[in-house]
Amino acid sequence: MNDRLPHEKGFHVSWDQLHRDARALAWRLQGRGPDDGAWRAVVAITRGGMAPAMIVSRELNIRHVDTISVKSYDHQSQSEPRIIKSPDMELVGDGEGVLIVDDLVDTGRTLELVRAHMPKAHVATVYAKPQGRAQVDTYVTEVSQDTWIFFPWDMALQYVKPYRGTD
Ligand SMILES: O=P(O)(O)OC[C@H]1O[C@H](OP(=O)(O)OP(=O)(O)O)[C@H](O)[C@@H]1O
Ligand SMILES: O=c1[nH]c(=O)c2nc[nH]c2[nH]1
Ligand SMILES: [Mg+2]
Repeated sequence: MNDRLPHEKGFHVSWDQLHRDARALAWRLQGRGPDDGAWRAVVAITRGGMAPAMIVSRELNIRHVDTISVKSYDHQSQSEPRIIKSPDMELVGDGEGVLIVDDLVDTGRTLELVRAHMPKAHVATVYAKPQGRAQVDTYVTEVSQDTWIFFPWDMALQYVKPYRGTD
C-alpha cells in the first residue's frame, strides 16, 4: 500500500508547539457543539490522538473521554487500518455531539474507518495533509503531502555535529 509520495520533508513538533496547536484547536471548537454550543464527549484516536484529546477536553471542560484504537502504520509504512479497540457505543451513539480527536490526518484512511462507526461526529485534528483533509471538519495547520510530521513522543534530544565540523 505504498502508492504514496515519499516523505521528503520533516516537520518537527515540540511538546510546547503541540500544546499551543492543540489549544488553538480547542479554541476553534469552542461553542460549536450542538447542545448550546457544548460537546457531549471526546473520543481520542489512540495512540496519537491522546495528548491532543487531553488538551482539548481540558480546555473545553469535557469530562466524558473515550478512545478508539486504530493501527495503520509501522513507522512510515502504511497497511490496512484496523480497529483494535472500540469506544463505549452507549456513550457515543451515532456520534451526535461527539468530538473525535486525532493528531493528524494523512491519507484519510484512519478517519474513513472511524467515521463509518460514528457518522454524526465532528472530526478534529491538529495537523492535516491535503489527501485526507476532506475527512476532517476542523484542523489547525496544514503541511504538504510529502512531509512527515515528527511528534515529540517519537523523538529525543541528541548531539548534533557542528555544521563546519570540528578541528
Ligand atoms: O490518515 P492516515 O493515512 O490514515 O494516517 C493518520 C493516522 O496515522 C497515525 O496513527 P498510527 O496508525 O501510526 O498509530 P498511532 O496513533 O498509534 O501512532 C496518526 O496518529 C493517525 O491516526
Ligand atoms: O508520526 C507520524 N507522522 C506522519 O506524518 C504520519 N502520517 C501518517 N502517520 C503518521 N505518523
Ligand atoms: Mg494514530
